[in-house]
Formats: sequence, structure tokens, C-alpha cells
Amino acid sequence: MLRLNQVSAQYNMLNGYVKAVDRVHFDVKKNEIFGIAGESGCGKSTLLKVMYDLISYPLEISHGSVEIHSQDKNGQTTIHTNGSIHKSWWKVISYVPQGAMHVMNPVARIKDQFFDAISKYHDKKDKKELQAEITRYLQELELPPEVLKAYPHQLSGGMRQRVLIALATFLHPDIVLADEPTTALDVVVQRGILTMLSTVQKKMKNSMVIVSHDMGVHYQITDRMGIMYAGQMIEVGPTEQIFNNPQHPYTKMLIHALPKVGDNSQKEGIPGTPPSLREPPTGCRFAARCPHAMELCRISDPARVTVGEDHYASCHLLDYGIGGGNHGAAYLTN
Ligand SMILES: Nc1ncnc2c1ncn2[C@@H]1O[C@H](COP(=O)(O)OP(=O)(O)OP(=O)(O)O)[C@@H](O)[C@H]1O
Repeated sequence: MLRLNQVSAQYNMLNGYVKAVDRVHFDVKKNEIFGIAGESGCGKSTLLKVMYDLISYPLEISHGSVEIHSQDKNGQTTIHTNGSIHKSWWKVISYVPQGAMHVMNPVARIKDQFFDAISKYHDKKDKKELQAEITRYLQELELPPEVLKAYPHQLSGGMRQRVLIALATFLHPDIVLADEPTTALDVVVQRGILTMLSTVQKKMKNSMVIVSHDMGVHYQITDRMGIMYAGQMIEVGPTEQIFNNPQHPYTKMLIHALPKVGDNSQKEGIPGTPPSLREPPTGCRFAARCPHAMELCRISDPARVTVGEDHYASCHLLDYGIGGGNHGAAYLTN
């Protein structure tokens, strides 16, 4: 289980701070795929770095904490907190960063990249035994073992992404983080990657966190999800509830912008742009784009309101019992 306790993180720039993550609070449970959605620049990738303990200048955590509760084979629980989570990379938590080509070493064969990343964490010190185990694992994931001999540029974008997922999951970590795993891939390849992630998660019964700006990805594979806006998590709930009963006006607008089965009407994006994270506005950060904004919204931060089982949203409208809803829609996905 992974918990974020009111976490804020910022980039410390010469001319001020970029407050990329602001008091974010949620749990990722065991045996689920949790999705994080939101427009470009809202802080999704920064939030993943915070979870993975990938913190280095100019990024710093300014408030709150991250906790991972992991269990060993004997059922003994260990709590890892930010600042020490990096000691458990690969075994307890692993990360599939954005852009498979850029994160791989272009002059090393895939086999050597596996060895470099994994050998010091693996019980099998014998190289041949480890290679046999890697080959078995690739076959289990329906990847041809020949990829081990290849250099990254000899593989397609989709295959590189599959190799990274195989690498990140080889040691069966409790938590796997994936940043935009399907971006820049064509539709058929995207579907293959999503199926692979979902299959691996079902086999390992671990937790997965998937960041994607594509709501179709969340609709297809996540169990629960959070919607980020301007560094804040403005709604968290079961994915089915987010799509069929969205509560925050921003979530509703994101959902309404999706194509639906049998609806040929023109879809429009959300008018306006998100606020700067250097000097975010007081009150609700969505107020300037919200069709329902009231005076209160520009003055005071909305509190998090429970709107259903395991479903929360932060909007002043909810204080007045004005909820959302989008019942019974079926969305077109790739
Ligand atoms: N290394 C950095 N130094 C300074 N600011 C940064 C850095 N990385 C990201 N930011 C800023 O932090 C904010 C959040 O960025 P982040 O990349 O986390 O958002 P995102 O939702 O993942 O966006 P995208 O989908 O475009 O990657 C943005 O304002 C961005 O410009």
C-alpha cells in the first residue's frame, strides 16, 4: 500500500518556486490499478517522482510525506518513507519513465541493461542462471527472448516500452509506477501495452499507478483514479464513478469532452488555460475556467468532500449539495 499524506513539492528556481504538487492526499491499495489524469503541466510526472523518491535539485518536498507499507514472505510489514524509498527501488517499487528510447542506454544491449539494473538486487548471483530466469520471464510476457541481444534502436517503440515494463516488473515489486506508458505509440500498440500492464498486475496482485493525460487509458484499465488540476488532486474515486457520476466541474468537462457511443455532436476542449504554478491563485484554482464559479470560489480553498463510497471531490458547489452525474454513458476507446 502506498500513501501520500498532504504532500507538497516544488521546483526551487532562481526567481521563485514552481509549486507543482500541492497538499496531495490519497492511498493506492494493494491489488489495484490507480490512474492519475489531468492536462499537461498539472503536476502528474512530478507526483510520480515524489512517490518514487526521485528527488534531487531543483525538486524538493516542502510538506507532507510518502509511505509504502510492504510485506515480506513471512508477513512482516516494513514501512518505507520518502528519503528512504530509493533504497527499495526495483524490489519494493519500480518506475517506467516517460519515453522508452531516452531512458535506455543506446550503446548497451537489452541483456546488459537487465543485468546492470537487477543483478545486485537478485539472489541469483550466477549470470547464466539469471539470464535463464530473465528469458523465462520475457516468454511469460510473450516477448521474444531475442530482444535480449538487441540494442534499443533495433526495437520498435512498442517493443522498447514492453521491455521496460518487463524490466520494471521482473523482481515482482509491490508497486509499479508508469508515466504515460502509451504516449507516442499507435492505437494497436497502445492496446497491447495496456493489456500487458493489466495482465502483469493481475498475475502479481500488486499495485500499479498509471499517469496518462488520455482519459481513454483510464477508462480501459484503472480501478480507481485521481484527477489533478494545477498541482492539486481535485477528485478521487472508483473509475466507474468518475466516468458515470463525476462531481467536480473540471472532471465533468473532461468527461464531456470524450466521444461517446451514438453521439456524433462536435466535442469541444475546455476553454481557457490552467493558472501558473509559480503564483497560483487563491481559492479554487479552477474558478477562472469554471462555468459555476461563485464569489466564494475566488476567496477560499474548497475542502475535500466525501461524495460516495471511496469517492471525494473538492468543490464549493458540493457544500451546497449540488452534485454531478453523467449516468449510463459508454465511451469510445481506441
Ligand atoms: N525540472 C523542472 N524545473 C522546473 N519546473 C519544472 C521542472 N519539471 C517540471 N516543471 C514544472 O512543474 C509543473 C508540473 O510539471 P509536470 O511535468 O509534473 O506536469 P505533467 O502533468 O506531468 O505534464 P506533462 O504531461 O506535460 O508531462 C509545470 O509547471 C512544469 O513546467
